Amino acid sequence: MIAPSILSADFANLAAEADAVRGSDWLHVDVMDAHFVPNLTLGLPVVQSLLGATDIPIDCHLMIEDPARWAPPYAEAGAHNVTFHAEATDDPTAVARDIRAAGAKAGLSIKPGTALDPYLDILSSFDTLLVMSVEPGFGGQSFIPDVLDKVRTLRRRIDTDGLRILVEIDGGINADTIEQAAEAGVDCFVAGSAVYGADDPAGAVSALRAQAARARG
Ligand SMILES: O=C(CO)[C@@H](O)[C@H](O)COP(=O)(O)O
Ligand SMILES: [Fe+2]
Repeated sequence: MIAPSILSADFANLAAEADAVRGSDWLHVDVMDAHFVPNLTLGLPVVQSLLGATDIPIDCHLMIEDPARWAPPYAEAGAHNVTFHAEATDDPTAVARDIRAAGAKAGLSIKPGTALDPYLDILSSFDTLLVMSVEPGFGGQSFIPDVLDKVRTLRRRIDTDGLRILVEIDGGINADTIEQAAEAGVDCFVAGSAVYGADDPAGAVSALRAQAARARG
């Protein structure tokens, strides 16, 4: 699955930018609050408008403080996935329960320096585990290959225990990096600059998907 990140799109033309990646599996929306990360992007009103402007399922990546308070409204609005950061809460399973109760899939995200181990025994509380492959906050950064060890561990645990959870990777995914991520066991690839920086964004999505599928085998 490929999820273009609109962080690299033209924010004045979001409906057209969503249309430019029709055929994508999810549309990834980076919500940043200038507290959890040193950048500010958009919030619930823009997500509500986007939901009315596209049929592509919206994948919200909340890089915000206090997800217990702010995450459920994105689910109530109709987002397909609502993913929050493990580093932003002491009770990730409670946040996930509220997101699911509000009608969305629940995702947990971990920064490159955050260990996976504390979360391995609570994976069933989530529908998606998003492994960050750059420091959250900005698009266009270089992929950090060390995080693939966490992807491999996650893949093994999911397959061994028969869990129904998708592994998503976010940051620096492009034609040079997607194959190693696919081989490690990623299911869903977020790509911002590699898609919206291309002359043909929808073509870039198809090419990345085909490349990942070949590498996954
Ligand atoms: O969450 C983030 C950044 O914090 C990402 O979703 C980026 O938007 C991905 O952009 P590229 O690294 O693909 O350019
Ligand atoms: Fe993201």
